[in-house]
Amino acid sequence: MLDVRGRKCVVIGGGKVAERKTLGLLEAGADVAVISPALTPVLSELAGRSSLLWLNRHYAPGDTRGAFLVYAATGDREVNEAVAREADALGIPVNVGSHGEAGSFITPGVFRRGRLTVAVSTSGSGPGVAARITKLLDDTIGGEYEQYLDFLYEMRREIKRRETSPEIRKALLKKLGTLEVLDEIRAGTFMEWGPERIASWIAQNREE
Ligand SMILES: C[C@@]1(CC(=O)O)c2cc3[nH]c(cc4nc(cc5[nH]c(cc(n2)[C@H]1CCC(=O)O)[C@@](C)(CC(=O)O)[C@@H]5CCC(=O)O)C(CC(=O)O)=C4CCC(=O)O)c(CCC(=O)O)c3CC(=O)O
Ligand SMILES: NC(=O)C1=CN([C@@H]2O[C@H](COP(=O)(O)OP(=O)(O)OC[C@H]3O[C@@H](n4cnc5c(N)ncnc54)[C@H](O)[C@@H]3O)[C@@H](O)[C@H]2O)C=CC1
Repeated sequence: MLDVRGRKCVVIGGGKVAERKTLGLLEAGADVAVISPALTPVLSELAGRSSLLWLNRHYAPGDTRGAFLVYAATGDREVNEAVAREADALGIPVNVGSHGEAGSFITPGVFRRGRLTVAVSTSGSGPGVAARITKLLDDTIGGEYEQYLDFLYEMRREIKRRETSPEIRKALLKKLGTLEVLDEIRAGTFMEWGPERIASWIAQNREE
């Protein structure tokens, strides 16, 4: 769960795998440089719109310098290994698409619902299974969680803003987790809490 907004991430290779990793990075707000003598049509279009920086050439030693994350996604194992060795030596986390174990991190399947993120990994044993489980979550976890987490976000923010005592804060946050809001959302009876209701809930529960 890294915040990559505005961080320089380097993808070596411009095929299908590089495309998938790049789209994930761009969605997360990273500054992406793709180094490859060829690009997929999707990557090519993004380069044309300056959504990413394209270096139209093969990988050269030194390309990973200054990166926050590196993705070795060429179809050539040896090149990917050289990229991984360089990134490792520079202390930069590196993902290797051709044989995951050669890198220092792997990309999980990701399921998102509003503020909820679930990452699914099979530790490299079955990427297709990771994708299937992600899809399963998509079918079973409904929009009620998005609304519920928006509610929790607001409440936590208010509790932290209004309450300075660590003990009371902790008790309130714990109590927050026991509210049956999710059930109310599911039943369609939940009404958004306005500032007054929030303030009175905090006042009432801080005394208990
Ligand atoms: C180790 C890892 C390293 C990494 O890339 O980070 C890795 C490695 C390899 N993948 C291979 C094959 C496929 N990978 C996919 C799909 C995904 N692969 C992803 C992750 C990972 N793949 C990491 C482990 C994650 C984990 O399990 O924890 C996902 C989840 C996330 C993402 O890529 O963003 C994304 C699904 C996204 C989604 O749809 O939700 C498909 C299906 C497809 O393309 O549609 C196929 C073909 C079918 C098949 O083989 O199952 C091969 C064999 C290459 C060969 O020999 O031909 C290797 C090489 C090796 O085995 O190491
Ligand atoms: N991790 C994953 O999820 C998956 C991994 N793979 C594996 O990942 C690798 C890449 O797969 P694809 O993207 O489908 O391959 P691809 O053949 O479509 O793309 C390879 C890309 O690397 C570029 N390239 C080749 N040599 C280069 C160099 N020296 N420097 C920079 N770029 C270079 C090529 O121009 C091309 O754009 C393969 O080894 C494949 O077996 C395959 C499917 C899924």
